[in-house]
Amino acid sequence: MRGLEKQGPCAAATPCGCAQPALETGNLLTEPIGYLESCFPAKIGTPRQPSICSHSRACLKIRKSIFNNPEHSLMGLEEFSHVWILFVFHKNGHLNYKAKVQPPRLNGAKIGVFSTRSPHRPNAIGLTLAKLEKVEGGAVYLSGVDMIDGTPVLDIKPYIADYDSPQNFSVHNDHHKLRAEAQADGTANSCDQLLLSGRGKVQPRQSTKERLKCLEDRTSGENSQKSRDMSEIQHTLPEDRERALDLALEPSRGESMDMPENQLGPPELKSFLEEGTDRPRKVEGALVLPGGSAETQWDASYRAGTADRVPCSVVPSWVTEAPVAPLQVRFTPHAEMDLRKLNSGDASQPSFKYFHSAEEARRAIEAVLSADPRSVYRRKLCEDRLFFFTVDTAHVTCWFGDGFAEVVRIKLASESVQTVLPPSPSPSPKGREEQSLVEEEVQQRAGPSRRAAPRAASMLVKPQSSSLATSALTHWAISLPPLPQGLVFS
Ligand SMILES: C[S@@+](CC[C@H](N)C(=O)[O-])C[C@H]1O[C@@H](n2cnc3c(N)ncnc32)[C@H](O)[C@@H]1O
Repeated sequence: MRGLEKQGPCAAATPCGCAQPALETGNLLTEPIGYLESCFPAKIGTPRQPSICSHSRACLKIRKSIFNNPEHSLMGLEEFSHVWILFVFHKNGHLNYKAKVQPPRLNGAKIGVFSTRSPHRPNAIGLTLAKLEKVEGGAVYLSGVDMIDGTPVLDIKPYIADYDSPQNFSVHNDHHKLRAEAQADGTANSCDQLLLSGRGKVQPRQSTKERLKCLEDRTSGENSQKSRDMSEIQHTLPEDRERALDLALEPSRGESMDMPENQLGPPELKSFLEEGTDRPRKVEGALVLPGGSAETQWDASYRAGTADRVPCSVVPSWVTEAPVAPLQVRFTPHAEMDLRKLNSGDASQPSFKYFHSAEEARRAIEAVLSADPRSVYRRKLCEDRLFFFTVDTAHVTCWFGDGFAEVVRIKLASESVQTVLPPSPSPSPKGREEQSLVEEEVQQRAGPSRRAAPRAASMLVKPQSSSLATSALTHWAISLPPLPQGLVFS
């Protein structure tokens, strides 16, 4: 990691003159969660990417200085088949880095460092996707690693193909949308599980019901049985896998497992690093065989050519079948008008900074709201509150009902800062006016029961800085009287 003395202009200094690590400036002082015990004692011979040698093994014990009960921090991880490991290239030897590097695969030609997986980079952080063999107490056992023994590990995150693999994005989003539609038109049933499992293909230009039926037909039998499994298997096309391998840096063919005896830990670890797990492990269809084979039944069918799509990774069902359903998103006519105005092209009305069109902005707002951005707290205890967030230059006001989110206002972020900032000592006339307009509209749409005196409508939880307004998504809520549940608006 870069020396702290090289921090950016915002870094504060302690009285002793040292730069003070500050999260907000990105000067993170890291503390390894553990030090990897790996079958590779040195850099030489260590594969350049984890995919190169599936039998390379390692073990990471979470340090007690990080968590008193390390096993608690690993709870649930065993349900994933793969994990991302973030680590420090601690044996780089120097902290120098260059803008252009020569990856072995280019055989001497130079290319920008950020186009490569070179260990020599401004922050010497590595990222490896490893197979999770088992979790035992406060330790994780991995295979398919490209890290050397003693590597300081900064973090572990589960690999979720739906989030981490672009070829899954559109399928995931289509499923998400279909599920919201099905929820709305009451057709959500067991097919839903299949949709969520990522196994079906979305049929374009069909009604929701037809698509769901089609998926159900196509994935009946064996797959329906599998959908009841605890976890979901995520697929990758063989050619994608090939391409992924091809894009990696030059593979090291010297996958020597030789290492001095003293480099190894206790006998159990030694046998794991040398041979693999000593008992069968079933991770939702990925069977790790005893006696050293890290091969899964899916790997076997892939190699035997019996699978047209290769199931590569496994996640627990709560990831794909989350109890929180996607929401239907709608815009009031007023919000539609706001959106059009925002991108009117009128010189006095600045349009978007990041979005290319009002349609893109609309889709982004829909996507954000469909995934229900509220915290659990807000979802459970502040159902009756207006919800605000800012994306690009659009400051969005909405409310949530049973299975839907409705956008009631979209304002220019800079304007909305004015209109919704905490009224201290008193709101600007414009702010007051805007606030009561929104309340009024929501009240009208929610019906007479809501017309009782608005509750603390001006209580804002969080103000917003103008810089955040244009670069990040921010949200907060104001109190309003409870909204009737299950309302359907035209
Ligand atoms: C090309 S890097 C890729 C690492 C990771 N998959 C990534 O993309 O960030 C892999 C190489 O880094 C080297 N390496 C592994 N662990 C290291 C460590 N702790 N310090 C320095 N170099 C290391 C090994 O030579 C290995 O072949």
